[in-house]
Amino acid sequence: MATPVFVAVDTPDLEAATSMVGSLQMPGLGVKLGLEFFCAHGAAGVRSVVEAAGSAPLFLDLKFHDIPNTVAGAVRATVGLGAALLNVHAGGGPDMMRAAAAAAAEEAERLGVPRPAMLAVTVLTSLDDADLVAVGQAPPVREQVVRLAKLAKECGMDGVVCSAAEISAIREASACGPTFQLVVPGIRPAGAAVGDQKRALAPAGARVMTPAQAMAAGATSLVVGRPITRADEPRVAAEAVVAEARGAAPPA
Ligand SMILES: O=C(O)c1cc(=O)[nH]c(=O)n1[C@@H]1O[C@H](COP(=O)(O)O)[C@@H](O)[C@H]1O
Repeated sequence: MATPVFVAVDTPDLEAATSMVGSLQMPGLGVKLGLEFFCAHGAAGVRSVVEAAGSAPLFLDLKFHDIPNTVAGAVRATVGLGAALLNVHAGGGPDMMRAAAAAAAEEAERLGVPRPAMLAVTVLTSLDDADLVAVGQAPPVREQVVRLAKLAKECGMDGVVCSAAEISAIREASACGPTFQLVVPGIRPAGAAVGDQKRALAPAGARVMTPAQAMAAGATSLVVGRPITRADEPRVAAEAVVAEARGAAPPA
């Protein structure tokens, strides 16, 4: 069964990261490490967090985006870190995604470890229609996300990272299928600060939603950072998010 919530541990502080994940061990909660942590502590830091996290699954969010050969090499170099999920940018194109998927499968087999699920980041949740136009892409965000999700599926990706606003459109696109993983950041429990996620503004609806709304729409897993890590009591906040996500998940 998929992990319903990944807590985004975005910090350059190794001690803070290991102590946070150590104190947040609970069923239903995985750990996400991203660029801020990885640039500060690299593979050794990831191993320390994995050890502190006990049996919690790891989403290693390094969002690779480069030529196919380089991304394949980066994927091969990370498979041994034991992440359950790895991601690349869908915008890197079909050959890049195919190379990433092949590299993950080959390296996992070579090492005799489980293959990480490969995700493609579609349109970052910090962007809206006006931002797409600014970088020369056609709005609306929703159509661009569905286009990239279909492409990711064709290229052997196991799922995508998207905002809650696009979940139903991807689920309705039969090309992706019901088991295609939709991993959804931009999640805010009712009343939490939105920060740099786009509350947005696309006519189709907000790119920020609550855990219950996103799971009810058909998310596989949620990514939640600051509403947990910056809460007065992170464990209490995490328990509430996991309970809300589990309570709202549509029947499997
Ligand atoms: O790939 C991601 O995890 C990601 C993709 C995206 O489009 N938007 C997004 O916010 N994220 C990550 O999800 C986390 C969200 O953190 P909070 O905004 O603090 O909940 C951060 O670690 C982001 O790097």
